[in-house]
Amino acid sequence: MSSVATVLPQGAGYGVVVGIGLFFSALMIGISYVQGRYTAFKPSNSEEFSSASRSVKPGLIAAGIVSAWTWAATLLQSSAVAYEYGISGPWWYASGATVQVLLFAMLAAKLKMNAPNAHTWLEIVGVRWGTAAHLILMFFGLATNIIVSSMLILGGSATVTALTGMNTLAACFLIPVGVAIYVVVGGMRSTLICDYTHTTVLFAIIFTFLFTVYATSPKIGSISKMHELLTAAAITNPVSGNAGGSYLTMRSLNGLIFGVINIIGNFATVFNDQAYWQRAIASRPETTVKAYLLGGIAWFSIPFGLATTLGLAAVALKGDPDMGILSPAAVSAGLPAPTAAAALLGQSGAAAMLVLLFLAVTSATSAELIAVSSILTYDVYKRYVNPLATEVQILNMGHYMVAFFALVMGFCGLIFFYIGVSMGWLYLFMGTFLGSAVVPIALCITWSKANKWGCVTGAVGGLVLGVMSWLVATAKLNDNVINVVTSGGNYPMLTGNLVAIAVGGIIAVVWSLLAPENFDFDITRAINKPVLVGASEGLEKEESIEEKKKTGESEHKTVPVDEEHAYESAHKTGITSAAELNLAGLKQAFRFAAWSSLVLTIILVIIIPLSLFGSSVVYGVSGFGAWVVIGFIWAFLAAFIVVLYPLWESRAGIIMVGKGIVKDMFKPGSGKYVDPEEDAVPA
Ligand SMILES: NC(N)=O
Repeated sequence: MSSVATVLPQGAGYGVVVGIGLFFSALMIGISYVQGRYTAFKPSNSEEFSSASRSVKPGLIAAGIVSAWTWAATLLQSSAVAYEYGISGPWWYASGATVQVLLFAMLAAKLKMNAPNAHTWLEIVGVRWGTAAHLILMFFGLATNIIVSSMLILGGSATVTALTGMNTLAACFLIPVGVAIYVVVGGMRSTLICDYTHTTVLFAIIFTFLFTVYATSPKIGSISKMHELLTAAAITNPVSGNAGGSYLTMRSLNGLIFGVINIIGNFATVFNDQAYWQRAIASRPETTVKAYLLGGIAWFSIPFGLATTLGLAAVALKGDPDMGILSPAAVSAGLPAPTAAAALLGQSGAAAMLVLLFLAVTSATSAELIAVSSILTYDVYKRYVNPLATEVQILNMGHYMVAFFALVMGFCGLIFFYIGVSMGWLYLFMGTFLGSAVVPIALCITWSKANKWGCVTGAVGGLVLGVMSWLVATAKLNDNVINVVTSGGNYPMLTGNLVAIAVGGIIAVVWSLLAPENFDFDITRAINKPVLVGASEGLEKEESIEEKKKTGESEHKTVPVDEEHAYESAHKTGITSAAELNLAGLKQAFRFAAWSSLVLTIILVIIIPLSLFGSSVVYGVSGFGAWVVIGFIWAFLAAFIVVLYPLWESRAGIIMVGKGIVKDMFKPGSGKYVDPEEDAVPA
């Protein structure tokens, strides 16, 4: 696939894949033990396993979002588009995949308003629209998980193989299996804590590359040297469609086309993916919006900073004796970044890249595993196989499904590898296959007038027409030759992506306007809602909801009425009580999410890139310097948000656990968490 020489021994590949997997499994066991012993949250509770008792603070949720959204592609494909299109590639990659996370803040607020106790977004679809819509949209949800997971495995295994010579087949299976072990042990909360540690190390390595390339490397080492090398590279290899053939301009036609494909594809992989809904579900209701806005802003810096560093370095170092030659297939597999890292820092650069990539892949894999496990547990097993499943059965099923999907991930990665489909190809294709469901899903959860058949027809029709238009465009542009190479071109992919999302959206919206439903979201608010024993008003409301809702999907848990202890009850049952749910506050949060995410979206994908595209400027040293400095500042801001802020917000919990451990050290058993209510009841 590539002529990149393996810089590290095979043992390093196995060491990282197996060693780090085992290290995090051990860490997870430790965290779960500490959590169970010193806090109110017990990992043996099914709500805690899948939704962290809906109690996680915004900094940790933001770190979890960054971690789930940092794929192999975030590091590799962003650098590949920098390598191909110059500075516009990192901008389009970063902005074109940030805006969805920002906009998702609105959906997260609506989820908390309309179905605060759902486990999955599909539960809402099932309760609102019944079995047919549930199964059809589940197809899109699971297809998203499979495509994202395959990209993770393909990107991870391609890099491990390129850098160490490790067997690709072994990498395809060892990566997800190692992660599955620690997800099963820890569940959602420990996964978020692990995400936090991953993200911290990830930023440390990204800063190492930033400073190496722009400050210390003897090969580049400064902004002006990078500028000089990129200018020289454009003379020998001008970029087709770029102003002056330069790498130093936002006027890049192919960069712009990639930008549009990127925006559409990433809408699909955020809105259709349970992993992002799951973080909203795990979040405290009052801080969900904040978490998504912070997560999106922080995430931007990862692809932007790394691709502006390693992707451009791969161009600048072309012809350097340490720089491997990159074939088109190697670029599609995402290898410019690892190749540049090895050229800049030799074995330590390759090792740092390997660890960076492995951490990104494992944390995103953990998000996918727990997401699919939740869908298979709640939307397949509980809904269709065993509606009366006990707590233990649900928890066990959650564990089995994590292991099952780890194997599915390995097989999918392997199948795509053998048929020659790379991570880069899948990245461009994801919007064509998944984009049609974006608007229907968003409408189902947010809009009472959304029409069931309009949304279902939009999703299916958009898929069919998206795939057909993509194939027709491929045939027309390539003398009727349709294969992996021709179908992966920018124009066919752009056609398929645009048709899929537009057809899905237009059918769903127009049909809903012509035949609006008048759905009462009290019905979805009743999903998994606690029955307030002794509260007659609450019971009456509950009964009226039951009358409205004829399908019987909702289940009810009984908790005592005591609004003062609502939060503690939530900790024990993992459900959000009415006392905790401040609808007025959530409406205000939704309004804030709407205007702030829309303003940021317009700035990031319209005002900045299109005005720079229109100006056709090729940057001089100072302009390029400003661009790079913005990347540095953004990366520092991001590290503050996802590394320091979670520690600060959790200081009380960390002190509580610390005190428990110290007490245990002096008097074994005395530091254990004691439930205040149990404590009050005489034995
Ligand atoms: N998560 C992405 N699109 O890198």
